[in-house]
Amino acid sequence: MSSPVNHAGPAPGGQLSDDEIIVQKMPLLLGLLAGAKAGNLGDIRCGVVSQNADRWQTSFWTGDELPTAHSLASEAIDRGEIITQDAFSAVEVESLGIQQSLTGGENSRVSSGNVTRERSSAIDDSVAPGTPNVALMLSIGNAPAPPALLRTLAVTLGRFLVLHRDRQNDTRRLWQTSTMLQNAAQWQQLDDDDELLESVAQCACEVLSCERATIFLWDKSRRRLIGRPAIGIEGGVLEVEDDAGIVGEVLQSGSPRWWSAGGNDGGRVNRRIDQAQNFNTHSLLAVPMVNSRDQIIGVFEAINANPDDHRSGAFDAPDVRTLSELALHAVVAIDSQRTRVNLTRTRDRLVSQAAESNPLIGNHESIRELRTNATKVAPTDLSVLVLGQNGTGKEVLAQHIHYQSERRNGPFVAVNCAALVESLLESELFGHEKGAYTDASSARQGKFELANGGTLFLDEVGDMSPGGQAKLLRVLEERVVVRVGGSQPIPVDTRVIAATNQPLQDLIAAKRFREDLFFRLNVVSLTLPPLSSRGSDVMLLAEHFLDHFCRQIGRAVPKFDETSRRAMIMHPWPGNVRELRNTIERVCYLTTSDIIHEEDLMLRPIEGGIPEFPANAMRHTSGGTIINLNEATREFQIAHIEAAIMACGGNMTDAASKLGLHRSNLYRKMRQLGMSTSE
Ligand SMILES: Nc1ncnc2c1ncn2[C@@H]1O[C@H](COP(=O)(O)OP(=O)(O)OP(=O)(O)O)[C@@H](O)[C@H]1O
Repeated sequence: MSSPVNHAGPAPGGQLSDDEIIVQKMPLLLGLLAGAKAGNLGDIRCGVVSQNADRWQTSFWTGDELPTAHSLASEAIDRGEIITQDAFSAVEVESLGIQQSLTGGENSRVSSGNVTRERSSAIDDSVAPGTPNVALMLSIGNAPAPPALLRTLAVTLGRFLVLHRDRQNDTRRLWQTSTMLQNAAQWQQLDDDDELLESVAQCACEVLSCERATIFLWDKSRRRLIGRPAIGIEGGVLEVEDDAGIVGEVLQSGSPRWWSAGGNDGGRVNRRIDQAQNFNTHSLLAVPMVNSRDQIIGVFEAINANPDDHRSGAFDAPDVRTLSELALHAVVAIDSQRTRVNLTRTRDRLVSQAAESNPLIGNHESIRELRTNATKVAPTDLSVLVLGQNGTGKEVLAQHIHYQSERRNGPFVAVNCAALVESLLESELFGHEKGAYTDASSARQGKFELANGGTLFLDEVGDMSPGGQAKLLRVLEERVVVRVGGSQPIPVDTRVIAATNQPLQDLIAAKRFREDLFFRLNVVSLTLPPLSSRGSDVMLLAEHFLDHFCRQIGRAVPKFDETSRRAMIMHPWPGNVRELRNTIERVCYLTTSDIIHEEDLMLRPIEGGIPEFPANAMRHTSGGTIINLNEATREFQIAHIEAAIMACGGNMTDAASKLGLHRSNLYRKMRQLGMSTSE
């Protein structure tokens, strides 16, 4: 019959060993015995011997030690009865209390949860490694002690040991559980596979006090188990067949298995792995890893129980319970890490798609400069004011900034301030509480809250009411919103990019726009030039929209002929890029030919005929400030040459002749102006 399971482990708070308990309690018991006999200890000879990992040792002795004590103890334990020899009677130290502790206590507590509770029956003592055997021998007055007295003493000592071991187990269990929980909380933060599995394995080594631990995840289709961390394995991948060795047994049976050296079942251990790792496995414990759908996803293996912390020098039943619990935590961490990684990938894909779906197209110097400035301003949280006529792409630029910033994974929310009356605008931006209005039947978040962690694009900010302006200023300064009808400040982390096509300075002078709000919004200002001043960008955008709409409706992409190119280059585009987009959309739907002619564009006639040079070129300014005459002349020349080249369908000889230049002089002029001549 086996002795109680004892699990010392790296004792949290320094605990006594069984031997120390025996040495502490035996004099007390013998004193009581001597008192009961009204005699002295002189005629009492008593000893306690124990067997640990096949070695017998004397734990306690009083009087002359019996030379055959170890063999007597061995016989008493093997036969499970009192043995008498050379004036001594000997019995195994085990009691009803000890047995209850072993079966009722340990096995039923081996694991928790539906899956493993059912499997705990698989932990049978025949497989369990040996636990220390303890025997008591007693001689009184040079004669074997009476059986009843011997038994009483053995049971009492047994109870002391059980109490001590239970307390020790409880303390250790508490420490193990809190260590596992602390680790499991950190696993939720880890996104790297290897880092997670390494941390889980390290935790197993810590709570079980063993040398190594490996998580074998099951590649069902290839019928392989992939072990990680693969310490010492060349190439860093440890792969075994899914039915090989003890790990394979666990996978196939769905039950824990343990093993220690010394038996005749050494073949169960895969020595090839030991050889590859230059390692020697002397004890091993493996438990199944079962997910919430009751599917086995792998095997968790712990190797080489630390003999200083494991009384038997091998893993025991509480270790099975501990590793099974750790396996549950590990499965949850692995599952949630996989879900997180998948979600992150999906989110990144969607964000990239969103960023690519509305690109800021343009090669004109002004657009390139805007792109550079947007890249500089994107990583900061500075407020940006985007200026430009209607349809020039202010929202596109705001999105471009958002998708280049750290907030790219957060929302981009756009509000057109001109489209809403004052009362609605406030509710739209800041939200409202239930009952704030007659028809406010429930509370509602405003755009500031919805854009939390992202960017709020306030279009037509110049049209905001004075009340709205005051509230907006407060939110920008205090970073909290108060819903209409509410009093609770709600913190928001929202970047604001505002836009307007109105001259805000004039509105300030007319007291229609708050100056303090202007300064708050205008930390950085970016100006989009009218489309008519962007030279060949007109065609770049036209080709982009043509391609886009043709794809959308599934028709072959037609080509612009020279007349349509010229018309588009010369058109003043008062509605800017939006007008161009609408024009091309209409062409895609209404024409069927492979070639698009000028009349297909159905452009509105330009008052006063086709201008000699792009409209608004003289107004083209950098960042809203008037540039000097030389620079303005240079910009005009560039735009004019680009327009001529585009109008001639790229034919440089024609363009030069239209411009009154020789072809080679045109090239020279372009180089002087810093224009590309490569095409
Ligand atoms: N540089 C660009 N590249 C690609 N598309 C653009 C560009 N600029 C504008 N667009 C397109 O033109 C249309 C109008 O752009 P957007 O709404 O950004 O202009 P806006 O200046 O904000 O207009 P409004 O002042 O009227 O609100 C949109 O369909 C947008 O996709």
